[in-house]
Amino acid sequence: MSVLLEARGLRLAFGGVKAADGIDLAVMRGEFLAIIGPNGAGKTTFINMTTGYLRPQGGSIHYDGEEITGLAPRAIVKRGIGRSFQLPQLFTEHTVLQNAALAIAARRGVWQPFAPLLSVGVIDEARELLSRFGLDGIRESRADTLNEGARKLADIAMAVALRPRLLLMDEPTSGVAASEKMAVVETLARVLREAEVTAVFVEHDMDVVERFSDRVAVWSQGRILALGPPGEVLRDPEVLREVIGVAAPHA
Ligand SMILES: Nc1ncnc2c1ncn2[C@@H]1O[C@H](COP(=O)(O)OP(=O)(O)OP(=O)(O)O)[C@@H](O)[C@H]1O
Repeated sequence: MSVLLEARGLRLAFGGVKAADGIDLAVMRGEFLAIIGPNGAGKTTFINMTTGYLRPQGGSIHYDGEEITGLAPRAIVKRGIGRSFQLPQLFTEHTVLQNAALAIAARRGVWQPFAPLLSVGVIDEARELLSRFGLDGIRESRADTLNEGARKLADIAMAVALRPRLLLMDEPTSGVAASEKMAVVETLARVLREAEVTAVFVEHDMDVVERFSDRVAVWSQGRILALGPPGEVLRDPEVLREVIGVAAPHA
């Protein structure tokens, strides 16, 4: 597997708070990498720097062999890096199908507000996209009527509509009912694997991390405390104590 994204020595402080204090991380093509860590550890800051929402004060980011440090979000999206936010960014008064169509139209460079909704090609693609996410049944529902699991999937479908090769997701399961969580992540993982999208996701649910990540990066105070397969990292006594907040089992 080759490296798709590489961060080297990333630094960013807000006043006295070191949100990134020398982040070195290589994301391999095709992997699902989970980021875990306590509140305020700098997980979202890493996503923001990688997607152009924040400019690092030091270090560099390379994507597919080219430097992207400090590029604007739009230039980064164009290169194939997508993101989803902790709170879904849907147009709430539009239907799920219209939301998907707007994202597809944006990728195709159509910006007139209603043109995308009239184009048969865009609508067909939007239907096909939603079907991949198992959302056919709620295509005509307004985005503000969806439950959280469907809202998260619809939101990620919009990010996938832009055809990223790397997708960074900030807490894709936050707010999703415990009973729905695994089904949501299963759908998500299937769609991303089929589309050969590499994924980096911030996650607080350790069952999700264990089941869906190839590797886990543990963030703590702007640094990476541990990195490796979930089977090792989630049993590391320091990670258990510092990050997950439970005592290590006695040997
Ligand atoms: N734009 C900003 N201005 C000032 N401080 C910020 C800004 N963004 C983040 N911070 C601070 O940087 C630190 C890291 O924040 P960040 O949101 O990256 O953490 P996080 O690990 O994603 O936390 P959470 O799990 O709560 O989302 C925090 O102390 C936060 O208050």
